[in-house]
Amino acid sequence: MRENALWSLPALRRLETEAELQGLDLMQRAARATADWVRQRLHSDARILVAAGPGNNGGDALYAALLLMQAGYSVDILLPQAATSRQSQAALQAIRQAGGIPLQQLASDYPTPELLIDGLFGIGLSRPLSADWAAVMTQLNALDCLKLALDCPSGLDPYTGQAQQACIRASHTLTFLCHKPGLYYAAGADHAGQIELAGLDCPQALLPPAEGYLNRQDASPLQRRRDSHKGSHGTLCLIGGNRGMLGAALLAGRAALAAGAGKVHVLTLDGSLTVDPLCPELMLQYADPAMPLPAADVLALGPGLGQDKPARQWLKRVLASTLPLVLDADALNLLASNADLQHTLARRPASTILTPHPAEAARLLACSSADVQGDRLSAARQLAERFQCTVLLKGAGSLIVTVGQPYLLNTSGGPALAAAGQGDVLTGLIAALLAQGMEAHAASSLAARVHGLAGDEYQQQAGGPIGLTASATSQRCSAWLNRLL
Ligand SMILES: NC(=O)C1=CN([C@@H]2O[C@H](COP(=O)(O)OP(=O)(O)OC[C@H]3O[C@@H](n4cnc5c(N)ncnc54)[C@H](OP(=O)(O)O)[C@@H]3O)[C@@H](O)[C@H]2O)[C@@H](O)CC1
Ligand SMILES: [K+]
Repeated sequence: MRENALWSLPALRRLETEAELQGLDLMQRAARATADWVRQRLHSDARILVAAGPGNNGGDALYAALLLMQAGYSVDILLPQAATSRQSQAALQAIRQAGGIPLQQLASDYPTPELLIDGLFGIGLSRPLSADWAAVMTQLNALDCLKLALDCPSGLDPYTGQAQQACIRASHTLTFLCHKPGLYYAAGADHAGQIELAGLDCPQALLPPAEGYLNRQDASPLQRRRDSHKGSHGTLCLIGGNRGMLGAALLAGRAALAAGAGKVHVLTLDGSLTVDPLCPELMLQYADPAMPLPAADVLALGPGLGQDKPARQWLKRVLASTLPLVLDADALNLLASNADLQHTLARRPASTILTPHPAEAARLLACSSADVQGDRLSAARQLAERFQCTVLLKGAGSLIVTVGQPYLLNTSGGPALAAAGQGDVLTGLIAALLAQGMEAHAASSLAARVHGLAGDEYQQQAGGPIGLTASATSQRCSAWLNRLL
């Protein structure tokens, strides 16, 4: 658990102060971890450029530079601005004593090194960068080499994932003490590269409580007794598939079967199909708003739902039910424009899961998608609070938030899943896991994880993210569920 913990920034700062009071030199440890990282990858005559900023992120980089010089590497140090923190000034002095002469700027024909170590700014970046700093970062980004960011890529807010206009685009990030969520989402997803944690052997007693974790939910709650039958694995009723969007409901239904739901009813507002020839196990029916609901353990509403009158009637009906419920797509859009139904949702006695993408979250919060992406965690928390439910905020670094539980940050998945119908698959997966008895937070987390793993696996096998269809994703999800049992 420790290695997956996510601490808030104030908690991290308190730890820093406490460690200093106790005489733990975390900067030296960060420098050693950096030097070890380099030694494991680069031969000792490699040329390395270490870019150090004025604060303690720069101090980490300077001490690492010293260790690498001592290990025989050819090290250039770029220090665009004088060191201001006490520890980085001490590091600079040690470098000078060892014969190192920092450069204030790089010549325009500076030869490309094998590695850039980015120690310009870490968690202390507190305001917009000047044009001079932006020019430095642009020059560093243009170097065609490995780029290791210390703690976080400089120019990135490691908590919100917002990048300043100039931001280091790292191939790798070695982050210290704990993971930071902004490395995984928004601009962080494209700037942090491969992320590794250096925990710095901080004593257990100093560690703050986690406010969240990287999502590592396994499938053990789905283990089956040999003496079981389809009725043991839950019945799901999925409603959607309006005219022109029938496929969305089918995709969700097929995914639910692939994720192990015992029986799946698919009620479509289109009604023109009575069987899915490619998946005859699904029980299809016209979603007449006047019909009684089939007996079910879980409801899901949204894939291909549309926003017409019958769609609204169904939203009202499912909100009034006492069954666990997943709401996606147009169910969320309808909810966004109806204060009464929002009120009903907040008072539901059973658990509800909302699975918005940033634009749907923005409609529910009456703000812009950019606002949601500007602080994803805060947006997901607001939704969970307001509607007293579980929220799965989709997008790179999906977040799973339930009031009163540590949030989970999903680290699997990537652009292979940015394709039509993948949201419908995710809805089907979550609903199937609920139907098999998992609680809302765990079901959402497991579904997000296996969906992401399916996307990663495809990308690796195909050599790139293009071409994974939603239809082809469900079987990969089954395989991952079985592996994680
Ligand atoms: N947490 C821990 O326990 C550990 C932390 N460690 C390391 O310390 C790092 C945090 O160090 P930090 O607090 O000194 O912040 P950092 O990122 O170096 O930046 C601050 C400097 O930048 C300046 N500055 C800010 N914005 C600016 C701007 N836009 N443009 C220009 N200047 C700007 C700011 O100036 P000021 O605001 O004071 O004027 C100050 O000089 C952390 O990321 C990790 O690497 C490790 O040693 C292990 C233990
Ligand atoms: K950095």
